[in-house]
Amino acid sequence: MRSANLAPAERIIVPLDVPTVEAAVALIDRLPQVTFWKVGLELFVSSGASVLQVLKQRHKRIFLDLKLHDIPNTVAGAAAAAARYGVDLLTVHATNGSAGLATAQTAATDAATAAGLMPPQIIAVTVLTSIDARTLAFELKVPIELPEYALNLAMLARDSGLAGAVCSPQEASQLRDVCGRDFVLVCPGVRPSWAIKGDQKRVMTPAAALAAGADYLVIGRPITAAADPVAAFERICGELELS
Ligand SMILES: O=C(O)c1cc(=O)[nH]c(=O)n1[C@@H]1O[C@H](COP(=O)(O)O)[C@@H](O)[C@H]1O
Repeated sequence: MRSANLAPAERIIVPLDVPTVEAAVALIDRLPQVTFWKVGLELFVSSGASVLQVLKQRHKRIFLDLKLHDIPNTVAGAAAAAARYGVDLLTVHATNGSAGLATAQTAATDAATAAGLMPPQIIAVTVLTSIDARTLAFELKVPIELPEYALNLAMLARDSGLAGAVCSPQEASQLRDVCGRDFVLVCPGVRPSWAIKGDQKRVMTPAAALAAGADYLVIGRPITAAADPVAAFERICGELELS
């Protein structure tokens, strides 16, 4: 999934962080300009896979954000099941370790191939964008600096055969330099200057995130919670086109 030739609008992934399929469909239909949607834990746990069919019927790209984290056998089974839905991107936690990461990729590729589908690109979540340096050090007791820890996790993902990583845009430039041009970097923690941060801690503006090396920006509430989501999406696209 090389992103070099994508228009700014195609680099924005909008999360369907809503409680029902009905709410998801309303959002999808309100924002026909959005080409790439994310289905995450809230919607998948509440409503299962039916929304994936809705997105396929509308020819949208799908990021299934399940953040799998378990023993290798369990992660591999879940990754295979996810691959059979024909999604484009799938998340696992980098902290699964190399055995879990490699097994997930192999299981997903085998399952998709057997079903005649394109395998998903599996990307590893490094350090959640809601975690700050203080939390990492004092609650999670990780004894190295946050950027170095995120980089190590991304390198683990790359060396385990994964396609890319999820990281804060604040780490994107370093990950891009070390992991190379073809390593897919998906960045949440993106906030236009006019939006509130909410629970996100390590943020950057959309233009700064792309300049830092992100391939895709996950932007939720600044669009979906805006009074006018269409205007908010177009405002962000406009800012990216000017940058
Ligand atoms: O994997 C993700 O997508 C993810 C990783 C991360 O570190 N931080 C993060 O916010 N996300 C997701 O990105 C989206 C961000 O949404 P907003 O904060 O509303 O823009 C949510 O759906 C999160 O689940």
